[in-house]
Amino acid sequence: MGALVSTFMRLVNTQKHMRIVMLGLDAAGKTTILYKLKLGELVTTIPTIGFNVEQVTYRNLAFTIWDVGGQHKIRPLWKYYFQNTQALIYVVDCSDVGRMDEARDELHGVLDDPEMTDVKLLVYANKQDLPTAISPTELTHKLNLHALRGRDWYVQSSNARTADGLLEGLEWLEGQLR
Ligand SMILES: Nc1nc2c(ncn2[C@@H]2O[C@H](COP(=O)(O)OP(=O)(O)OP(=O)(O)O)[C@@H](O)[C@H]2O)c(=O)[nH]1
Ligand SMILES: [Mg+2]
Repeated sequence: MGALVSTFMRLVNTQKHMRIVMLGLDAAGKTTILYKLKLGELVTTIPTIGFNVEQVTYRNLAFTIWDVGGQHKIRPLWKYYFQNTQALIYVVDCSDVGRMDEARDELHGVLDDPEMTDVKLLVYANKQDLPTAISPTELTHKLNLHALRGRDWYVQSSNARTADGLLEGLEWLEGQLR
């Protein structure tokens, strides 16, 4: 019994935690991603007013993911989620080509915040199933990611409706904590 308890305690103690904030313009696919990761199901979403938060376990890592609503009028609230964040997941609807400049400016605004200096950046180049979607490489260019200095970042192509690419993104984040 004692051995069992100590094995259990060792497992508990070795589990690492990562606090993640997930941002992006409205309808990028954030809530769809959160629940696909959490439940493995495609949920019907409505625009998020406020936030959703869930814990997702991947390998030996417990990710606490804060999914914050992206509508224009509530973006000033994003900054209240920055404290103690280790990673930012930024979700982009790659078929929404008319809003790439807006997506870029909002992202750089977030990264410029002093609380976000050390956060890892994972970008989901989402909605890759749609015919007009731009590629992850094109998105990297549109978001001007090569201009980032002293920042670990990664762009992962995804389709939140099928979960394609979602775990690969978490895998990169997990590698960043090792
Ligand atoms: N085709 C396609 N549709 C997607 C994908 N990801 C999300 N969607 C759809 O896009 C719409 C918006 O998704 P949400 O997850 O609600 O978007 P959100 O980023 O949470 O939006 P806000 O809460 O307003 O910030 C929904 O109809 C989703 O089903 C994807 O990869 N491909
Ligand atoms: Mg949402």
